[in-house]
Amino acid sequence: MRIAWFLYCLQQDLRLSGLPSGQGTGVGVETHNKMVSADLKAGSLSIVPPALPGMREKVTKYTTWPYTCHSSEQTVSSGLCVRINTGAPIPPGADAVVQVEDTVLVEASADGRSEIRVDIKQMPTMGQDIRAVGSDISLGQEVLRPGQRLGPAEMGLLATVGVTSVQCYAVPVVGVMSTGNELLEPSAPLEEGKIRDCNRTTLLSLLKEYNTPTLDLGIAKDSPDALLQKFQSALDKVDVVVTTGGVSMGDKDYLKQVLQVDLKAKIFFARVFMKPGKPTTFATLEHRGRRKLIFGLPGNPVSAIVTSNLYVIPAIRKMAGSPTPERTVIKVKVDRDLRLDPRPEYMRAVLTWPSTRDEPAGSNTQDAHPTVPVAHPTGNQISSRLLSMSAASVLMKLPPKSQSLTTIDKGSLVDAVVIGQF
Ligand SMILES: Nc1nc2c(c(=O)[nH]1)N[C@H]1C(S)=C(S)[C@@H](COP(=O)(O)OP(=O)(O)OC[C@H]3O[C@@H](n4cnc5c(N)ncnc54)[C@H](O)[C@@H]3O)O[C@H]1N2
Ligand code: MOO
Repeated sequence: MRIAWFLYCLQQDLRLSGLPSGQGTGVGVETHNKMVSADLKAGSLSIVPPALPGMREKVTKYTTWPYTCHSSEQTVSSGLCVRINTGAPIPPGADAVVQVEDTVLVEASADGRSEIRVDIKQMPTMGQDIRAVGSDISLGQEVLRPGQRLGPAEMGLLATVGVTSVQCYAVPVVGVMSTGNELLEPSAPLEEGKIRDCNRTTLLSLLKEYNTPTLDLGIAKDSPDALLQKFQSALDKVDVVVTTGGVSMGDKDYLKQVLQVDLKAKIFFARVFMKPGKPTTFATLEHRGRRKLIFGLPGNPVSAIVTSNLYVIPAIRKMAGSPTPERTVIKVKVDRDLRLDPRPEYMRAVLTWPSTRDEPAGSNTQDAHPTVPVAHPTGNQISSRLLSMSAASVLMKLPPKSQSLTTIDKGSLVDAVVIGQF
């Protein structure tokens, strides 16, 4: 499904009964009349004072001295003012709003419940604190573009213009499967030669962060039959399958065989020049007339989460209609000398921002980029060590080692893919 139409605001009246509304609790006054201006300069215009008991909701009219208060409602004219609340329609005739704290009570009724005269401390300007109809959304203005993500502000805009249903792209359903005879459920006691499956938990959590509907496909044993059976039971229910493990060179790595031979999938790539993530595999297959995407990710926990961030999440964003599915890349400054790997490396790092207090203006700093975030690698970067992903908010993109480049020097700027919150 696609957003097939532009959504335009068709109503002129987007605020209370189509009247301009006041900004700030105050009084509506007329300022274009010469007499009022003169009176204002003399500091004797009567207006509404702040916080009289029982007055908050009441709309009353006042005159400038020596006029007396009008008890009946009428158009605001020279020398009159009316108490209004923030957002209330501007009374007919009024052309400025004065905040109550900019007024002084001069005279009140004997019981103290009615204001009779107030002074305005400062001459108001024409249109002061009045928001005209259309100042938030003008007639015919586009409030939502096709492909725009429906975040909190966009949902609020739709509510503002009274739209409660829009056509959207369908978000793909993603099935997550672990593979390996050595894997135990996270709740199981450890056994010799076994480890607990953490990849499913990690990837299901990651997908949840991106509001993706998921299906937990469990653990498949290292056998072609077990793998095939898992796929067959999943393909009716999901648009994308993400597996981890069984894609490298081991004698029990059956995933590619099952994909190609049994499921007639087309494998687009099965090795990538990167660290971690070398055996990453991507394939598509037709199932009951629908195209399914298969990501066969490496089993090492860090490799699985890094490749999910770099391949799976952008693919899902693209399928969900994002016009900018790619990950955000920023510049970061490395906090130490970094030795390069023969493969391009995605190094996990935590960011900090240099405080301007550390470097007062005019200090004799050597730093050419004092405001760029500093990246601190998360310790040992072996691909089994999930702790190196914990708290990491970026993946630094380091180039492969070459004859001319073997290290990145401390203080250098490198690109970093944003994967988490700061
Ligand atoms: N001869 C070669 N061997 C390997 C190569 C290679 O190019 N030639 N590549 C290495 C690289 S790089 C990686 S990464 C791994 C990936 O191998 P697989 O994707 O086949 O993954 P497995 O062998 O099944 O598992 C690797 C490792 O991760 C553990 N694992 C697997 N699944 C989970 C899980 N769900 N939760 C926690 N841990 C898991 C598994 O026990 C292994 O220790 O291959 C290298 N070998
Ligand atoms: O590429 Mo593997 O993912 O180094 O660990």
